[in-house]
Amino acid sequence: MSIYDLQFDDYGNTRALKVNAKGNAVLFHNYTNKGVAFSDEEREVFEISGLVPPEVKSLSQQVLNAQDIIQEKVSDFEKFIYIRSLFDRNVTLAHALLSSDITRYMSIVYTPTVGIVCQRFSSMFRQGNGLHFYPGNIDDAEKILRRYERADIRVAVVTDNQGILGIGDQGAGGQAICLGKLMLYTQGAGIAPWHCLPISLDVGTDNEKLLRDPKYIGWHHRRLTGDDYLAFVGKFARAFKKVFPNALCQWEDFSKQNAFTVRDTYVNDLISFNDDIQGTGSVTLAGILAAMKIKSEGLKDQVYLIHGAGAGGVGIAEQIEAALVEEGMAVAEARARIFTLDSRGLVTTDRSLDPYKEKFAKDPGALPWFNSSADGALENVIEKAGVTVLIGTSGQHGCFTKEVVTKVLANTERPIILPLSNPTANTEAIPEDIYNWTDGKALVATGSPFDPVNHGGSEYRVGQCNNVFIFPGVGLGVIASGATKVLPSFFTAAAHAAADCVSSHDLARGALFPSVDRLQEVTLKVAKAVGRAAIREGVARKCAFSAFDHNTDPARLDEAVDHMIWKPVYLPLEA
Ligand SMILES: NC(=O)c1ccc[n+]([C@@H]2O[C@H](COP(=O)([O-])OP(=O)(O)OC[C@H]3O[C@@H](n4cnc5c(N)ncnc54)[C@H](O)[C@@H]3O)[C@@H](O)[C@H]2O)c1
Ligand SMILES: O=C(O)C[C@H](O)C(=O)O
Ligand SMILES: [Mn+2]
Repeated sequence: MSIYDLQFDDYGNTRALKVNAKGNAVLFHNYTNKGVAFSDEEREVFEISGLVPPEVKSLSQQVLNAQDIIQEKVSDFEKFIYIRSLFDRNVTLAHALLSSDITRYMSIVYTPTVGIVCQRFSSMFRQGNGLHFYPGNIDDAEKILRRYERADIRVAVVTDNQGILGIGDQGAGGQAICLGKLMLYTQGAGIAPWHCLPISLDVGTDNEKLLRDPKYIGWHHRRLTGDDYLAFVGKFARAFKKVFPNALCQWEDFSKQNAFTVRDTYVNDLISFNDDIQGTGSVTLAGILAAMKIKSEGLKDQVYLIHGAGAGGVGIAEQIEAALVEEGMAVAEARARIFTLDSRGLVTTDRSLDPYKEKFAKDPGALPWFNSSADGALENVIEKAGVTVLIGTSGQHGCFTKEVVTKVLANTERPIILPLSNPTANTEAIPEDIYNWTDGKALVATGSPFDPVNHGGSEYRVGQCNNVFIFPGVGLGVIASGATKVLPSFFTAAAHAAADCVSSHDLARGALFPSVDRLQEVTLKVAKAVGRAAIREGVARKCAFSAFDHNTDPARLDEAVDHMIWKPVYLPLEA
C-alpha cells in the first residue's frame, strides 16, 4: 500500500502528492520527505512536529548545505554515495542539488564515476530503487511490476549488465547505469523520478572476479545463454508490455552479441530502442553535423572510419548511412564511405562475421589497396581510404596514437576525431594530445567529460559526444507524442535538433556540442523534433499520460512538451 497518490494537471505533470500517512512514514519516504523544509503547517497536519528540529529551512538552503558536504568528500565515489543516499532520503533535494550544477554532478551520478559504482555494487548496496529480475523471480515479473502501477511508470531503463560502458560484464552492478540514465531523464526531460524505473535483467555473470567473490549479491551463476537467455528476456518483455503498455523501454549496455537481436525482436512490440546503438548513432551524427559547419563541408564529402564495430560502432555506421541517404545518396555509395574495424582490423566479407557486422563489411575485391588482412590495420585504412572522420567505440585506451591521428590530418585540414569510449580510462586518446599532435586543427569530442584544453594560446572546450544529449529527448518526445513505436527517423531528427543547439560561440571554441549545463534546453528541442517526426510518420496518438490530445498538431505538441517538465521543487502535500 503506497502512502501517496500522485495528483496530475492536464499536461500529466505532478502538481501535488496526496499523502495518506503521518509522522515517520512521511519523513522516511523519499518522495514525500522534505526534511527541515516541512512548513509549520505540514508539521502540524502530518504529525511531524517534534520529529525534526524547529528551524524551517528552504530548499535552496538545503542545497547549499548538501553542496558543502559533497565538497568535503575526497573521492568521486564518496560523492556518489552521498548523492545516492540523498536520493533515497529526499528525491526532490537530490534532484535540486543535481540541477544546481549539472555539469559537475553529472560526472558523479553518470559517466565516468558510475563505472566505479557498477564495479563496487556488492559492497555499497544499501537500498533498492529499481528491480532485479533473475531466474528465481522472472516468472513473477508481472506481479512484481504491478507494485509500481500507481507510480505511473513512463520510462524504464533496462540492462542485462553484460556490456557496461567499456568495462564489460558487471553482473548485478549494471543497475547503477540504469539509475544514472534515469536521473538524467529527470534532469533533462523533466520526467519525475517516480515515473522512472531502473531494471536489471540478472541472467548471471561470466565475470570471473564476481563469480569468485563471496560478497557478490547478484545471481551467483554463469550467464544464461541461447534459448534460455532469450526466453528470460521474453518473459520480461511480455510482463512489461502487459503492465506498462504505454511506457518506453530503453535497452542499455547489452553486449553486442544480444544488443541487436533484443532490439530487433521487440522494436514493433514494445515502445523501445537500444541506447548504445541508436542513441550513440544519433549523438555522433549531431557532432559531425556541427563539425560540418566549421569545415563548411557536407556529410557526403567525408570518409568515415569507426574503430570498434560493436553496438555503438555499428549504430553510428547505421545512422551516418541513414543521414547520407536522406541527403540523396544511394545506399551502396553511402556504405562505401563508411569503414568499420574490430579487434582483427578492417571488417571484410571474406571472414566469418557476426550478423550485425555484415552490413558494413567491405568486399576486399573492391578495394584495390587491400591484398591481405595486414592491409586492414588502422593506419593503413586511414591512409588508403582517405579517412577524414575517425570515431572510437572500441573501449581500447590509447589506441588513437599520434601516428594514427596525424594520418587523418594528412587527408584533411580539419580532421574530426571522436574518441567516444567510456569511462575516461578507456578513451582512445585524450583531447590535449590530439590538439598537440594536430596543432589545434582537429575537431574533437569525447564520450567522457574532459576539462578545456589550452593550446597555442587558445582555449578549446571539449564537447561531450555522449548519448545523454539524445535519449532523454527521445524519451520525452515519444511520451508526449504518444508514439506507438520508436522509429529510426526519430534519431536523425534528434541529431539535427542537437546539432542546431551548438552556438557559433561554441563552434568558435572548437566545441561540437553545447555545454552540459544546457542539457534541459537541448533535451526539449530534441523532444519536439522527435514528437514532430512521430506525427509525420503517423505513429503519434493521444498521450496516455495526460489529458491533452495533440497527435496531429506540432504546435500543441510543443506546448505539451514544455508543460510536462517536472522541476525539483517541493510539491504541495495534500492530506
Ligand atoms: N559516447 C557515447 O555516447 C557512447 C555510447 C555507447 C558506447 N560508448 C563506448 O563505446 C565503447 C564500446 O561500447 P559498445 O557498447 O559498442 O561495446 P561492444 O562490445 O559492443 O563493442 C566494442 C567493439 O570494439 C571492438 N574492439 C575491441 N578491441 C578492439 C581493438 N583492439 N581494436 C579495434 N576494435 C576493437 C570489438 O570487436 C567490438 O566490436 C565503450 O567504451 C562505451 O563506453 C560510448
Ligand atoms: O553511459 C554512457 O556514458 C554512454 C554510453 O551509453 C556508454 O555505454 O558508454
Ligand atoms: Mn551505454
